[in-house]
Amino acid sequence: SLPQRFTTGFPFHAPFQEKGGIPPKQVAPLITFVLGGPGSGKGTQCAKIVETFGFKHLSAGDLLRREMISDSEYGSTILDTISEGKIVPSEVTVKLILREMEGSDNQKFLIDGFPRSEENRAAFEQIIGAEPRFVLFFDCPEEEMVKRVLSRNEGRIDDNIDTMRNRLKVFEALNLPVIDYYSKKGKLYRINAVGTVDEIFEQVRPIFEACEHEAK
Ligand SMILES: Nc1ncnc2c1ncn2[C@@H]1O[C@H](COP(=O)(O)OP(=O)(O)OP(=O)(O)O)[C@@H](O)[C@H]1O
Ligand SMILES: Nc1ccn([C@@H]2O[C@H](COP(=O)(O)O)[C@@H](O)[C@H]2O)c(=O)n1
Ligand SMILES: [Mg+2]
Repeated sequence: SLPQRFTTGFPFHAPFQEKGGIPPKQVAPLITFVLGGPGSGKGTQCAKIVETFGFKHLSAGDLLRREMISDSEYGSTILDTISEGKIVPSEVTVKLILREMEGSDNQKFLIDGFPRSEENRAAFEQIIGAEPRFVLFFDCPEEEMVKRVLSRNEGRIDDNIDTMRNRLKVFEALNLPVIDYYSKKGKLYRINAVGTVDEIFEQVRPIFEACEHEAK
């Protein structure tokens, strides 16, 4: 079962409340999920969104990789799962996301590469008790994703043709239904992920500008 600190749900009190003083107002966080196939450019665009709109970027894959190389009880499960291009149990991933959210002063979160499955989505809603304001979907043809992943040079264990084939199958079988779910809820923004990084960001920018405008 989850440790006590992960069962609090949202909205939670920020960590500084533990230090005493006036309790802060409980503010519902602004959550954006960033979806798309492997190599569609999620991380690249998230960096630009952070720079321009000041969100906290939480890449589920990065959190899992960090956990994998730490002295974690989940290390070998994560290593095996990522090597096969499969999905790590949701409880593990949501716990890592929640830890980061609880430890952040920022209330605007870009959650990249999550939810990857209906199970991920349900676990997030159940454990964190929040829903995304909107969801970005970077729509990219398979051959372009393969080309980008195989020329990425970051030493990732899953950036090889065999694992990439599995990741694409998993994306189609488990992630597309989640994308479809948010589309039906009217929360999905589909972005054409082919073009230069700047061209793609010009599709993303107005979505966040409108969101900032709404908040005023
Ligand atoms: N518009 C683009 N055109 C060409 N290459 C791109 C573009 N955007 C990103 N890339 C490159 O493609 C590779 C994959 O991009 P990125 O890491 O952002 O994808 P991702 O969706 O986060 O992938 P993953 O799901 O595997 O983490 C990187 O090497 C990146 O520099
Ligand atoms: N919600 C998630 C996200 C990722 N994984 C695993 O990590 C791999 C790499 O993820 P990237 O987003 O960095 O491409 C992915 O293939 C999965 O094995 C996960 O299990 N659950
Ligand atoms: Mg990424």
